[in-house]
Amino acid sequence: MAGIKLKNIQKSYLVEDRNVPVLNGIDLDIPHGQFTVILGQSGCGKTTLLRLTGGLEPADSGEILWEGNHKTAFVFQEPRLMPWLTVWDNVVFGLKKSEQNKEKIQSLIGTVGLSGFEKAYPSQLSGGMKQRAAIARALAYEPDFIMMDEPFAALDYFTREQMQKELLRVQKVKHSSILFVTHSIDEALILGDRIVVIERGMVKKIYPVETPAEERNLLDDGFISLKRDIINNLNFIN
Ligand SMILES: Nc1ncnc2c1ncn2[C@@H]1O[C@H](COP(=O)(O)OP(=O)(O)OP(=O)(O)O)[C@@H](O)[C@H]1O
Repeated sequence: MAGIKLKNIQKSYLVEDRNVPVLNGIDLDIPHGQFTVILGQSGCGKTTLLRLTGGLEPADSGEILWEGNHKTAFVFQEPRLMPWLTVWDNVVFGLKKSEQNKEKIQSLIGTVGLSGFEKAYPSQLSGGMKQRAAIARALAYEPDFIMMDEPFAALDYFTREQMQKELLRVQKVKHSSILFVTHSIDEALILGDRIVVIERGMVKKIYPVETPAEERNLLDDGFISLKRDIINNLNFIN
């Protein structure tokens, strides 16, 4: 299965009768089976790019070509759980009865650290727990394309690290394609096969990261200089 191609994508919003350009001609290939990270400063158009790529909003002009069929799941910055459903029912929400393999769901809930909370309602969970339930819901759907918009931003350092590892494991096992938005350079370096730096609604630079994710050490000289290069390129506040 091939990936997604974006060709000369333009998008602007009308704000108080003013046309505000957000994406100014994005050309990007998102290959299947890779972990593509979209990195950029707040307000540079990352979420807009993700929403357009996932078909949640139309572009003003340009082309978005999906090569082959993709089963797509989204994880947003906020968990968007159904407040009237338990954790378990939220996780199986997108599945048909015949797709609800109890053992698999139980193991997924364990993976995101929510064992024992299957019957809890979202209002009984912390913000991070809700987000973990949302991630389990996306993974339960067994997507081959996962679109994630700063999904770990609300998590504490340790949970975030654990979730990053779990996501990398899932990606390796399932060969899923992941499009992941973040403004953290470290997170991009930990996760990405390719880091796409966006600035002023355009692709500024694409960094391929060759080292396998499980062998990466951000304190290695190579990663330190890569991080410095990204910072210099963007004048980042991380
Ligand atoms: N529905 C909308 N209506 C008007 N303006 C919008 C809308 N959605 C986004 N924008 C504007 O588009 C620009 C880019 O927003 P976007 O959410 O894509 O940025 P971002 O890079 O994801 O930011 P952050 O990292 O802070 O989430 C911002 O200036 C924002 O105000």
